[in-house]
Amino acid sequence: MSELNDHDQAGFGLIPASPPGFRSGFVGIIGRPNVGKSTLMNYLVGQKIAITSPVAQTTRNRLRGILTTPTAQLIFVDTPGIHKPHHQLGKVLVKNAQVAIQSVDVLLFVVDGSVEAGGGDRFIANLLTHCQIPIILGINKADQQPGQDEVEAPESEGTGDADADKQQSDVESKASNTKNADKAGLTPHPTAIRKQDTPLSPHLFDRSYQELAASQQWNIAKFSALTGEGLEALQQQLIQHLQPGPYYYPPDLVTDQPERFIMGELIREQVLLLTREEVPHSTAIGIDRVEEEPTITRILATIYIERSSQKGILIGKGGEMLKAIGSASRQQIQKLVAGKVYLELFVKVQPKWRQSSARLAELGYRVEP
Ligand SMILES: Nc1nc2c(ncn2[C@@H]2O[C@H](COP(=O)(O)OP(=O)(O)OP(=O)(O)O)[C@@H](O)[C@H]2O)c(=O)[nH]1
Repeated sequence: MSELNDHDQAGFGLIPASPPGFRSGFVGIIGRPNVGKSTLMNYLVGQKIAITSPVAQTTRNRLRGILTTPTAQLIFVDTPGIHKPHHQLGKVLVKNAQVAIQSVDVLLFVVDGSVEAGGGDRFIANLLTHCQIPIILGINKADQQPGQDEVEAPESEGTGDADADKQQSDVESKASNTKNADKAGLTPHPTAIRKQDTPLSPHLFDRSYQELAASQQWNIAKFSALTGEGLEALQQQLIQHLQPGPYYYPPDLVTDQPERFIMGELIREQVLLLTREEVPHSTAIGIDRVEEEPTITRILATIYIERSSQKGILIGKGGEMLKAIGSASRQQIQKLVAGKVYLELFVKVQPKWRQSSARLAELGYRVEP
């Protein structure tokens, strides 16, 4: 699949030749908002590159996460959750997701296994009806299915030694999962604690997804992007759908995104997590300056909002909210740059930025051709 552009190929000289039998390709991750697409990609690549939050439509840009194993390279293309567009930004999100569908080797359609299949899932299933590429229906949040505790074998059974074995296995699994991040000298994502990759029990809700998959003859995978259960099997399933191919990216790279973009996203994540509901969707972050000094990275960034009434919420009483956003963002960015960070945040009102395609592009939201 020809997914590389001139920019990607600029680093081609650094990419080693792939060993015999090596497989590679692009995996599109698609699904309703909030089903856990970004959490899944972060876990698979072993590094927090996509922001996640309980607020739907957190992901705005197409984002690539790269997982390189000894036998394969998978390039995950995270897409914004598909929903009915309400304004210009919504249209950009849906359009980008549709483009992603057309340019990957295999599609992973992620659904939320803690609830039954709904209208949103069927809307996406319909979009995929005439899709020519292989599709896997990924049932996520297996850890959160109601009654899961009763279905699974109790973990406390067995001897102390068995528990010790499990802990050892957890440690080993975690180590293998974070290998990519370690190679890149980056701190692994905090949720990168993998449980034993035991087969997951079927659940009542799974039937609604089985019906959805059967009608389109899709394969199913069940997992938890939060605990890592089932992800080893998912990885293998995805690799089986890839063709023999080269390294598209250097083996130690975990994302194609520039560091500045991820810095902005880490700040936006804290705005989503810490402010009231009316602010998040009208927020964009501009990274104005990054100065790397020997012992510290100094960053100046601006939070753009649409209405002046939102400014008060973002700044908070006596500047407390902005301080909290700054402090939490700084801690996240420190993990990204693996060093000390000084972060200065400004808030600016930029009316109707979501309606303007030009302004969206300026703020880094790519409108795919
Ligand atoms: N219990 C549980 N929660 C999960 C799991 N995966 C994701 N979540 C939670 O679900 C919420 C949404 O996760 P995201 O990864 O942001 O979802 P998304 O599909 O990327 O969302 P959009 O960007 O809106 O499309 C977050 O609060 C996650 O912590 C899982 O396997 N189990």
